Amino acid sequence: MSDLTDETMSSSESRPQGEADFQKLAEIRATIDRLDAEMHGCLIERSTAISSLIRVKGTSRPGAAFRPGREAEMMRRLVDRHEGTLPLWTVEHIWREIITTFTRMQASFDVAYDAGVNADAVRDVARFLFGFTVALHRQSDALSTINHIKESGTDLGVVSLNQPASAGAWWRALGRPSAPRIMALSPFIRVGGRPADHPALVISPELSDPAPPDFLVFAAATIGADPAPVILAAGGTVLAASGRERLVVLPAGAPVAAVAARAGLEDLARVGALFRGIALGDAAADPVLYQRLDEAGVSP
Ligand SMILES: O=C(O)C(=O)C[C@]1(C(=O)O)C=C[C@@H](O)C=C1
Repeated sequence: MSDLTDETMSSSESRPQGEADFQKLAEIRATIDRLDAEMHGCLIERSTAISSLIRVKGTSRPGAAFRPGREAEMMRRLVDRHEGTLPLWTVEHIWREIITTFTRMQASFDVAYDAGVNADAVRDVARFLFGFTVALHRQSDALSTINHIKESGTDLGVVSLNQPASAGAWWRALGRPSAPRIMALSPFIRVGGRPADHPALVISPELSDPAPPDFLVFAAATIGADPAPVILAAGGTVLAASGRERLVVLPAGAPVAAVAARAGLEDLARVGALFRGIALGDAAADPVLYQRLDEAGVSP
């Protein structure tokens, strides 16, 4: 056993450690322990702040604590301040876990996910965004996921943007009075090599979010020609299509009725809202939905 270990050890590992090395190692570990204690202390302090926030925010309805606008702003600041060799997505995931935990401390919820296609990838997205303590409910497709959210009245859902033709215009089930809505796009940060990069939408019961969104999302039906060029010219994009049906994103504040008339769209129904994500480096990303930043200071 010891022979094997000797053979597989690298030269630096096999180098006999002198008193100075032990000393240095002990100092580095003391630094790590200090930093861990500081981080833990900060989390405890953060939970005290959340207890005060609950009193001020008065969040009593389950699932009502989400503020996707605030989360988008926090993610932007996280990208801005990041540097060094620590992968950006590790920091993002740690923060997602923190934010979810603190959201659930305010008002409890579970997460349903659409396992119709790419089940493992969509589950990964759910775990990346909401962590490992939240209960996940596997659903057979997008519509069942939406139905689960509606029936629970509290739960969130993750639905893949890569749907088979058989899924049809699943988004028509959103946005009716008391029906769930689109609240976020995943991944929020597009960067090459990241985990949980399957394109998906986060769906939730109606939220109270005072922050004005960057985009409004509509279900719409085409009357004639392809509406995409007019939608693009208006600063929007088409997220999904099925027959005549489209899932359309328009900038908040766009003259919706006029754009719809020019694009040849009818039966418009608002089905959600989105905040603009961030794309880094040469990661492929829709330039409407993602703001491209250079990677200065960011080492994914
Ligand atoms: O800022 C809030 O309103 C919060 O509820 C706090 C918090 C957080 O933990 O930072 C939690 C949930 C929201 O989605 C956004 C942020």
